[in-house]
Amino acid sequence: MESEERSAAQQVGLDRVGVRYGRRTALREVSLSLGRGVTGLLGPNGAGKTTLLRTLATASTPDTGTLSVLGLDPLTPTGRQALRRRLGYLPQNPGLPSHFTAYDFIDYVGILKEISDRQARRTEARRVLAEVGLTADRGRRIRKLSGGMRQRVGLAAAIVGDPELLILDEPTVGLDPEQRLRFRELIAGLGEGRTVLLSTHQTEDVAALCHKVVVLDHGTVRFQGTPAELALLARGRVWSSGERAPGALAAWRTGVGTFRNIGVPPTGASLVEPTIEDGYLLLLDGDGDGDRNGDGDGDRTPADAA
Ligand SMILES: Nc1ncnc2c1ncn2[C@@H]1O[C@H](COP(=O)(O)OP(=O)(O)OP(=O)(O)O)[C@@H](O)[C@H]1O
Repeated sequence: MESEERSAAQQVGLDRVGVRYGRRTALREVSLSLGRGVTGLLGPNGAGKTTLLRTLATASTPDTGTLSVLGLDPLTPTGRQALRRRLGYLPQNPGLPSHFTAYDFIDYVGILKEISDRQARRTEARRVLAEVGLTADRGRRIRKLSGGMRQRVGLAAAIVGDPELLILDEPTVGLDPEQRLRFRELIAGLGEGRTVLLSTHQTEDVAALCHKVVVLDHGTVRFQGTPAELALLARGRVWSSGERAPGALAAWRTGVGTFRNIGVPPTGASLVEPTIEDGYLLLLDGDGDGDRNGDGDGDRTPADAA
């Protein structure tokens, strides 16, 4: 019973949450339920991902709807304050103080997170810096670190105090493939025993580390389920051929010179197993116009979607 209560308290629930910026609707009646583990948030530019993460991180207040986060109501002052002590948030552009060393910055974050005992703060700073692999570089000024290392400083700041809920806004953006791999490993480890929500444009991130995926588009939830279920949406709809299919919802040339077409079987094409990216593209172009970016050519590529 106790563990059931604990697992219920770990959950994040949104019920018909709406956010507007003036006349622009960023989130429209968003209802979601998230449990422990890593959930990926996919969606094209402007879909509302950052707005959703900011709302959960208590950085902005919704105009409509209700939320329950770790059993707390962030729309009340007491709930919001209690929640802030239990969550970690890595914003898209964290704006790290470049003249601080990595260690001094994390120590400062420890003060903000109310770790008032100096020794405890020191232990925690060392722990989180070790967790992100920055022990050797902790004395270097942030401005002298590489982009990937700065991302790791941001992640270290987010995990100070061992938060139960971790909200990460595009944590793998700008990382080289090796660093991305390392980051994925880190995030997967952090997802064991806590709730992690991360937004990303990389369907590979979702495939590699998420147990659940949510697709947002125009402020609306278009899909929530497992990554395998997202891929299954495209089963029987992905074709490999020697030429681009004129009527395809999305089509692109692969590294081996063939074309991957989603939606319509071109002549002489063979059916292939769908990936998460195929499911995602099909979902977003399910209306069949195949030309969401409005350029008139109707042949979307994965890069268009991202
Ligand atoms: N401060 C703001 N003022 C006005 N409009 C905003 C503001 N922030 C976001 N928007 C608008 O709200 C919508 C959702 O934006 P949001 O940043 O949440 O999307 P996103 O999915 O995170 O996009 P991206 O992938 O480009 O980061 C967009 O139409 C955006 O232009």
